[in-house]
Amino acid sequence: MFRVERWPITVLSVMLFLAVFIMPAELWLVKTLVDRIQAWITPDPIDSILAAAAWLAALLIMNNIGFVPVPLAMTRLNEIGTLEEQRLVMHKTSRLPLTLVEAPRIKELRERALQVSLYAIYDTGSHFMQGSLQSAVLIIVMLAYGQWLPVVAICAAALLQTYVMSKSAASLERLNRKQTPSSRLLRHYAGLMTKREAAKEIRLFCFGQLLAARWSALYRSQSKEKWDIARSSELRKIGPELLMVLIGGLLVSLLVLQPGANKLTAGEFTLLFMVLTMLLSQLQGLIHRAVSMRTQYMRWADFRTYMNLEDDPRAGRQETSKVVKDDTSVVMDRISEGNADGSRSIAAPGGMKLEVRKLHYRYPGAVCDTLKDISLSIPSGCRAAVVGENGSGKSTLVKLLTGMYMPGCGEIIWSREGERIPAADSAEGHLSAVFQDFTRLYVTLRENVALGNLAAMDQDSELQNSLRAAGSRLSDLEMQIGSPFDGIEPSGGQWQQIATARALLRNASFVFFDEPTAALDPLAEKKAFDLFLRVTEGRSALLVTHRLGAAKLADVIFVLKDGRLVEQGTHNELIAQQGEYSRMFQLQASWYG
Ligand SMILES: Nc1ncnc2c1ncn2[C@@H]1O[C@H](COP(=O)(O)OP(=O)(O)OP(=O)(O)O)[C@@H](O)[C@H]1O
Repeated sequence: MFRVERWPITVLSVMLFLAVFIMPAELWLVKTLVDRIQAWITPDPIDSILAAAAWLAALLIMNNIGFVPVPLAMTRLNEIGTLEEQRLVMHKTSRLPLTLVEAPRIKELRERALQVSLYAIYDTGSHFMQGSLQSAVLIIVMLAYGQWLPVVAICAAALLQTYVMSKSAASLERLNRKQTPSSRLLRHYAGLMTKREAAKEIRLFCFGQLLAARWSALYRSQSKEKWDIARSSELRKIGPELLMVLIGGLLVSLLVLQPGANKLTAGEFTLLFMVLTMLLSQLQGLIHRAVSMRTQYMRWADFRTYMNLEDDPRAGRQETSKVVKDDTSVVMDRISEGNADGSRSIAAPGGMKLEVRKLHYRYPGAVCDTLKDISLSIPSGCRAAVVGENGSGKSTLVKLLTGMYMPGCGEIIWSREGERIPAADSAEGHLSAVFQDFTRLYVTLRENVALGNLAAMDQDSELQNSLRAAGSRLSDLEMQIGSPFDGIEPSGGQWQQIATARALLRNASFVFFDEPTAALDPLAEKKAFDLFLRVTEGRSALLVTHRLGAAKLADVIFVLKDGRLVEQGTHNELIAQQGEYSRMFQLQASWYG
């Protein structure tokens, strides 16, 4: 927080520190004032009494006026802290390997990391230090007047109360941790009932009530668990709290009866009385802060664990990708003239060769491999297709090849003109993809497309060429996309064309198309496959598709079944084999009559 903005922490720290000295000064002035009033005999001059009263008044005024910037600094620090902790968590999440981002355990850790309040940590910690210093001053004053017995009694009771209360706070926080998965589920139900994605089905199938009932049942069971822990914690606290109150009350009332009390001046007695009552209230504040620090520490530990997760090795290379982006914009200058249908081709940067050797992959927590012993080769400039039944592992293979997942074992080798490209360079810049579950961004059309290559953000003609090349008729780059933000709402197919334009803008050597036509009508689908042929000219590509009529266009087809590569070859070769591909093809062909 100090790095982001210095003045709020500086102001608050200085003020808190000053307050430590103001308190003993006030006590000393009160004592002096009482002593002078007691010693005053008319017609002595009253000046010394007025002077002490004036000093006391000045101190009180300073205390109130001087601390005006404190609430301002606190508000600002709260804002900075919230912003900073959320920025850190978002930034960290964007750098994590995809397998970690998808893992439920990590999602829970992230939820807890987001519960950290940097402001609360600073506020509790600094007030704890201030309270400790002030209590130390009060204790010193009491010891100076020989009041060691009350000091020992109060401190012992305070320690006991702190111990019991911090144990209760820790068990509440542990419950909070334990309930993180069910809290996520609660939010999931609430999200389903309030977001538009599920609204159609909820209304059509009338399962809103069922979701509401599930939500209520889960909520009730969570709050019962919380109530049980809170009740037993509160019961445990009663004893130490009562003890503290009794000791405090007893000491205050016995102050006058203590040995030597009659030798105290009125000022000294007032001073001791004030010190004792102030110490009692200071210690209460200190105990609550110590307990809160224990809770904060547990949350902070989760935050640190999340921030210390190992980054995706690709994340560190994102800064260096600027170079690649600059290269790309040079290549984009080579956009060729329009095609007969008005769309445009983009000059290819030359293909890359891909070789996969004995690749295995297992999802975290899964009992068996999703991909088993995959070996294949896609030569430079080759258009390949992967086909297979649902769940056969096609998308998983694409995620491994694009470097989103790390293989369990096996090798993925990229090369260009016989020269091996180090894995570190392969994904950034050289690869592009249109994913099945592409991102629907509610920003302008310009930003939506330019995310494929940020260097082209202001290059209108490049952005528009990419859109046209992707078969999109949208051209107003400033148009806001997304009805939730008062923009136009593209249809599923139009969204897919925007995602394709984004992928084309990168002008990569190897392009993945993971079911790029799933949302397109037959005419648009035909155009999309023409586009696939056109934009992949001179570069390598891998098309994942269920449409075998489209796979037919590929130079080589890979057939996956239950995570294994069971067949490979050209369309004609695979038909001749009369195997899995042939069976699927005949089935689709018979469907279309
Ligand atoms: N994040 C995940 N965690 C665990 N298992 C997963 C995950 N994603 C996919 N799987 C499993 O891996 C297997 C392959 O899934 P994948 O999405 O790769 O299949 P696919 O061939 O692309 O299917 P489809 O044609 O339906 O898109 C499936 O059994 C699926 O349940």
